[in-house]
Amino acid sequence: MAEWTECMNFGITIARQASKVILEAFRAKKDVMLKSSPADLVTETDQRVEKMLISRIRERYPTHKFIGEESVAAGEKLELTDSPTWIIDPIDGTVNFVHRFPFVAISIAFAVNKQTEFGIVYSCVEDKMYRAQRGGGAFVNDVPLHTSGQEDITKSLVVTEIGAERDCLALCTMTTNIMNLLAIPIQGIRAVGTAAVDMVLVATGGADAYYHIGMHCWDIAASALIVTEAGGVVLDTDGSEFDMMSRKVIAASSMPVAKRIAQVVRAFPCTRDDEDPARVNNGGHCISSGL
Ligand SMILES: Nc1ncnc2c1ncn2[C@@H]1O[C@H](CO)[C@@H](O)[C@H]1OP(=O)(O)O
Ligand SMILES: [Mg+2]
Ligand SMILES: [Mg+2]
Repeated sequence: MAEWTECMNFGITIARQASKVILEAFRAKKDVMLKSSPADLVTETDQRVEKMLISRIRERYPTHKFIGEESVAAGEKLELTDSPTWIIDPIDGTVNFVHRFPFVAISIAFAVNKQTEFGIVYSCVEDKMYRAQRGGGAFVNDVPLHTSGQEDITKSLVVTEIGAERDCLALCTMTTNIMNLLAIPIQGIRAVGTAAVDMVLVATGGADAYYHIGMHCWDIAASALIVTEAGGVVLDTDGSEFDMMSRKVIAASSMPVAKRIAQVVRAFPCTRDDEDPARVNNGGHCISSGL
């Protein structure tokens, strides 16, 4: 475990460097391109930041492998092997970034033998550096993180996302899930617009749970470790073991809250991240210039 500390520190350094590029572009006009749906956006900054992160890591660790959101969008194979692999989302919250809604993150996870060894989530506008190393606890700006420990769903604040899907089945499932949770009743529903930040909020105790269907491994691999290292639990939405490739996740302060959410939340069909060559899209075509 400790052998990967140097890699984690390097990841933190380059995440801070990459955030300068994001923050410079944040206020500027952006050319927005579409990926899988009218709400799945990408900008030149997403692509530039991913290239920058990967080239810096490759220079230093030439044998390491990568799963990067924008590389996969451009046609690269998404494959998690036993080799040391960096799983990268250069901008988590691209819709926020495009609209200047001030929550965007860089998410970097590092897996060896398919096990996440460390996770880094840098919420750039807030300047909050979240990190966890397997077995070493979770921190934000070097302050230890602990979940709320809440076990009662009726006292819980739950975070989710509407996501990028706009077909009837997905929309119906997502809104029914929200209604079923509100009817329990829970104390509230929130959405920040970045899966990585949503999830680390559970690690801080600011939210008691998070669930989401449709996101990808690069959105949640880092924050899943941060939640578990902060004392929380991470499951699939059906209550089974968490699988970063399944595109379904519940993160919670405690097992009773996670299991209660699993009882009411239904998933719409999503092809696994590691088994869908057809999911590879066009890498983005230009739809607008502005915002
Ligand atoms: N197809 C999809 N469905 C749901 N969420 C998705 C998604 N693709 C990406 N996300 C992620 O979910 C959150 C918004 O719903 C963001 O973190 C977004 O990541 P992104 O900004 O890196 O694309
Ligand atoms: Mg993302
Ligand atoms: Mg992204």
